[in-house]
Parts: sequence; structure tokens; C-alpha cells
Amino acid sequence: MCTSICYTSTDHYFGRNLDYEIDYGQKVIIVPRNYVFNYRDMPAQKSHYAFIGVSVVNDNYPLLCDAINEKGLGIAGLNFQGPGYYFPQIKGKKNIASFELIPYLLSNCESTAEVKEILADASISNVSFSSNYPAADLHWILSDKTGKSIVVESTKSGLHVYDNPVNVLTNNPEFPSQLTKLSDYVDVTPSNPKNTLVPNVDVNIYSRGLGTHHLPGGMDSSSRFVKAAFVLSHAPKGKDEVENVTNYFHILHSVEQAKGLDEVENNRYEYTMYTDCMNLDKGILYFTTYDNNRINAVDMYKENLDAEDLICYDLFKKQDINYIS
Ligand SMILES: C[C@H](CCC(=O)NCCS(=O)(=O)O)[C@H]1CC[C@H]2[C@@H]3CC[C@@H]4C[C@H](O)CC[C@]4(C)[C@H]3C[C@H](O)[C@]12C
Repeated sequence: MCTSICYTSTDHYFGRNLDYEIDYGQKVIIVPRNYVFNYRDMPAQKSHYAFIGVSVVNDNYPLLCDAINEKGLGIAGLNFQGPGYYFPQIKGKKNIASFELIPYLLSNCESTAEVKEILADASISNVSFSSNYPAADLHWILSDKTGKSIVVESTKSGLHVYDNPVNVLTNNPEFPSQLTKLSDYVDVTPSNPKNTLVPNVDVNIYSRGLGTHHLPGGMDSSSRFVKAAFVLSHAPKGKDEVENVTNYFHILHSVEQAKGLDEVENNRYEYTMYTDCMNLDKGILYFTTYDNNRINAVDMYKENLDAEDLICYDLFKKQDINYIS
């Protein structure tokens, strides 16, 4: 499973938890402006906006999981197995292979408003990158500097673009159903609950935090959706970058999956492999990984963004304990 959020303070912060059981060898990568994109059914693009994100690199091609561009548009792909459906190439439409969606939108769009326009005549085609990389069933969340988000889902009934009022995405079911389920939890509150159960009885409120007693805590996508929406909507705004980044990681770490809790097959467990936080205004990517709780950062503006070749950094690092004695 995965969870993605957009957190707004003075700047905007976008990213995700990537929860899975298979390490694809992801790296932090920067795609500079003059890296050439050859699309399957669209003209090649020699120059475009630069972007930074987390990616599998195969044959010098960035298979991106999540990224932001220099204009402050962010996008993340999350599993959507079941409802997800890609189409054969359709004449008269812009056919975008699922693995091309992130690079194509980040190359060409500044905002979610532009994404909506560009997707109006588009279809996500069921073309695989290669036999080793069949098309993954995904849906996508996008955010920009307005602090607003949208969700893109391709199902049998077509390509859908939804406004996302909670700025959260997890996995199944389809996005409108996730939103509907929030209504089961609308009375969850950070404050002390009022006794409306037996108002004439003096109930001993035995603990702090009882307003969150019914907040779900499961590893499943619905539970993470509700919990992340609650934690995000009540998160304080920091007064500087470090405080904001700290707040952001607390939100996503509140729905992270520890090893051993989500058995996907006999003795194989899904867990949160990495968490990233991309500052949409400053082009900085921060990350933690399962084995390294320290926050690491890559600033895209420290590199030559007019270059032609991909720039890569290791993501999976070792734990970095500060031994005091
Ligand atoms: C596994 C991850 C989703 C995690 C998740 O949501 N887990 C919930 C499971 S569940 O919903 O509970 O069942 C997804 C998210 C992004 C994906 C990559 C996107 C680029 C590329 C696309 C190509 O087509 C195939 C290879 C490719 C490298 C993809 C591999 C893999 O698919 C990635 C990592």
C-alpha cells in the first residue's frame, strides 16, 4: 500500500510513503531540461521542465514513482489493482502509456489546471515499458503551488480526474468511494469528546485523546486514508523549513507500515520502504527509508538543470545512529 499527501504551510510539501515488499532499486533522480524523452505514441521531446523524484532507472530511462518539477507541480503513482484499467491505443486521442504519464505531465505542465486541460483528450494506453516491466496498475495524485490536489484514475469507464479536497491518496477502492467512507468518522476529534451517549450519567473520562478512539489504525488502504486525512488536516504549520519538514514526516510516519504487520503471502510482508517530502516551491527532495530514520535531502538547484543526462543518488542508506557515549 502507499499513502500520499500534500501539506501546506508557508511552502507546499508533496510526497508519499512507498509501501511494498519488493525493492525495485529506486534512486533519487534529477531529470534535467535537455534529457530527451521518446514517447510511444507522441512526438519526442528534446527539452522540457526539469524534475526531481524517486525512480527506477532502466536502460537510462526514468521509471518514476513520484516527482515534482521546477514549476511546483508534483505527481505520485500508487497501486490501483482491480479497478485500474488501461486502454488499447485509440485513434484521435493522445495515447499516454502509464509509465509515461509522470514524465509527460511534469515535462509540460505547471499546474493541476494545465493537467486537466492536457488530459481532456488523453487516454492511458496499456503499453508495457518492456517484458521485464509490465504496466503497473496505478492511479495518481497531483498537487501544485495552490496547495490543491487532483486524482487521476483510468478505469473501464474511462479516464477520470477528481478534485481532492483532503489532499490524501492511498489505494483501493476508487477515489469517490474513499471520500464517502470519511463520513463514518466525521466525529473523530482532537478535543475531549462530549458525552452524548448517556448525557445524564457522569462518565469517567479515563484517558486523554478519547476523541480519536474510533480513528482506524489498520494497514488497509481505507484505514490509512482516514487516518492520514485526520492527521494532515490537524497538523500544525511550522514557522520555518525545518519545522515544516518535521511536521510533514510525522504525518506520513503516522500511517507507515512496520515490518511484520501486513502479510502479502506466506511470510512475506509489505512495509514502508521510503517516505519522501518534496518542497514544491524550493525543488528540494527530503527522504527517510525503513533502515534510515535520518532525514536526507537533495536540492535540484544545486545541479546543472540544463544538462542532458540523468543525475542519480542512492536512496536506501544504512541507519545513522548518533552514539552519544
Ligand atoms: C509497488 C508500488 C506501489 C506500492 C503500493 O501502492 N502498494 C500497495 C499494494 S496494494 O495496493 O495493497 O496491492 C508501485 C508505485 C510506482 C510503481 C513503479 C512506477 C514506474 C514503473 C512502471 C512500470 O509499469 C512498472 C515498473 C515501475 C518501476 C513501477 C513498479 C511498481 O509498480 C511501483 C514502484
